[in-house]
Amino acid sequence: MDGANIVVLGTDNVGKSESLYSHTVVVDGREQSLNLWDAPYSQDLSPESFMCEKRVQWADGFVLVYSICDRASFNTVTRLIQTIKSSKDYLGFEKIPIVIVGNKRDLHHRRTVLSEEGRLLALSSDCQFYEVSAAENYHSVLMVFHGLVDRIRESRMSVKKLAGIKGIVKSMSAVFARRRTDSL
Ligand SMILES: Nc1nc2c(ncn2[C@@H]2O[C@H](COP(=O)(O)OP(=O)(O)OP(=O)(O)O)[C@@H](O)[C@H]2O)c(=O)[nH]1
Repeated sequence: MDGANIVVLGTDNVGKSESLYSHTVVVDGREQSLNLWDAPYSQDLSPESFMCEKRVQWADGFVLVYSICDRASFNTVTRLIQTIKSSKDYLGFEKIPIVIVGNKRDLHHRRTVLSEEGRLLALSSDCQFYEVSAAENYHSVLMVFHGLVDRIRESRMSVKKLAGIKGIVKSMSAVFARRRTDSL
């Protein structure tokens, strides 16, 4: 895999910038350059307007960040997943590479979103989930990137497989069509 484009989304103040300004990760001994786009949050989440945005078409994967102390930011992530999944461009993909990140884990005394809620959301929407403390623990942020890179790799492989199957179907139909005309 040669690099990936990643869009980071979440409401204000959840810790997006704190967590996500690393530009390379090493996967299987190879350095992968990640292009991160941490765009300002837009209130308009209607699928039509959101999905036309350049950043969504550009993305190979998404990191959706909320703060465990901010219920509204968690609700936004839930809506973002639905919006991303309803994007036409992604129909046919087996899995959209999305990682959900519950940040500010160190502030557990102010927690309003349970870990189970994040885990359940990830399970029901087929995404990956991490709880991290971006400000305190850089290693946890690296885990997020590794998880996402794995997902992007899987997704690219399934697209290739799909293209391969389509190619086989196409050549078989051509052979059968030829036979049909031969026997006329
Ligand atoms: N305690 C704690 N604070 C954090 C953590 N991550 C980020 N913060 C703090 O939260 C505040 C917001 O962090 P940012 O990274 O600027 O948040 P953002 O999501 O980029 O915010 P916008 O730029 O408004 O979109 C800053 O004061 C950070 O220091 C964390 O894991 N724990």
